[in-house]
Amino acid sequence: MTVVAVLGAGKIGELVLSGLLRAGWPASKLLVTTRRAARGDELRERYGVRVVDNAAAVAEADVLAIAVKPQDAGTLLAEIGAKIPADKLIISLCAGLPTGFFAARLPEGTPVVRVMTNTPALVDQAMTAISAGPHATGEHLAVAEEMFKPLGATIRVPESQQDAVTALSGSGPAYFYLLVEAMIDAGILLGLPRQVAHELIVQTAIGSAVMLRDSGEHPVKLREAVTSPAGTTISAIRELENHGVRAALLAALEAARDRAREIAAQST
Ligand SMILES: NC(=O)C1=CN([C@@H]2O[C@H](COP(=O)(O)OP(=O)(O)OC[C@H]3O[C@@H](n4cnc5c(N)ncnc54)[C@H](OP(=O)(O)O)[C@@H]3O)[C@@H](O)[C@H]2O)C=CC1
Ligand SMILES: O=C(O)[C@@H]1CCC=N1
Repeated sequence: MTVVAVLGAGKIGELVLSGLLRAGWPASKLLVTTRRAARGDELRERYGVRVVDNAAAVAEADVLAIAVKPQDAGTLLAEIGAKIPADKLIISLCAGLPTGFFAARLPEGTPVVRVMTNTPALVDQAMTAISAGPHATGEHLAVAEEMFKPLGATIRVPESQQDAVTALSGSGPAYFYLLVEAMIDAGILLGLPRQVAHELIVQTAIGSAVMLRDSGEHPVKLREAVTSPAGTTISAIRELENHGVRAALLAALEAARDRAREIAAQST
């Protein structure tokens, strides 16, 4: 069975690791690397996986999942890039970094797949977008899918779309959490106890998300069904539109996409 090493097991590395274990990937086929020994101890105790150094991971694993911050990828690749045999599969989880960044630091012919997942992987509800980079075949994409399918939904996209994907689904959970946080605060403004406001909004978010997924209806239809003539909802929507919520979202996601591009530009 494929041996996977997660290089740089921070938040995303840990959620990949824990997801693979939940999906039945044997701990004996998983390796992790960390920068700090204490972090390694934590992961070893929590998951029973082997914590090794980056060189040992390169030697032992078939798949190297790179989960360091984009800004740390250059240092990691300077350490191990040239030593990676070209039959290993590199899966980059790094926002912004194009696969060409890795290819330039790896032996010629090494396959690279770029993946953008998100934190709902922790509850097996991730959205993971997978792209073939240099030398990546259908088989390599299938390996990435095998790893990420148990963590939620997967989609294949051309790499040229990955910065936009990062802006939408990679960062997306943060926008929803911000919205929920603000709506709970609105409940406080309206005099509700925080716990009550929290319960109302979280369940409303879950119900709305399940309807979006399962009803097959366009979000406009679902919103119209809530919006009664001369009712409460349209009064709120007028305020949202007055405050430019739609334009703010367009600008915000464009800024996230631009930041991904900037990360790439700063890394070359
Ligand atoms: N957070 C998110 O929601 C998402 C993040 N991503 C991407 O995932 C990647 C990881 O992000 P995230 O998990 O949030 O970041 P974290 O900082 O939590 O994780 C990165 C980990 O890599 C470790 N590390 C750094 N350099 C090395 C090295 N040379 N050898 C071994 N370990 C190393 C860091 O160690 P130390 O603890 O010492 O800093 C840290 O624990 C990023 O590239 C990000 O763009 C993608 C999608 C979503
Ligand atoms: O904020 C970030 O850069 C990372 C990438 C997508 C989500 N978090």
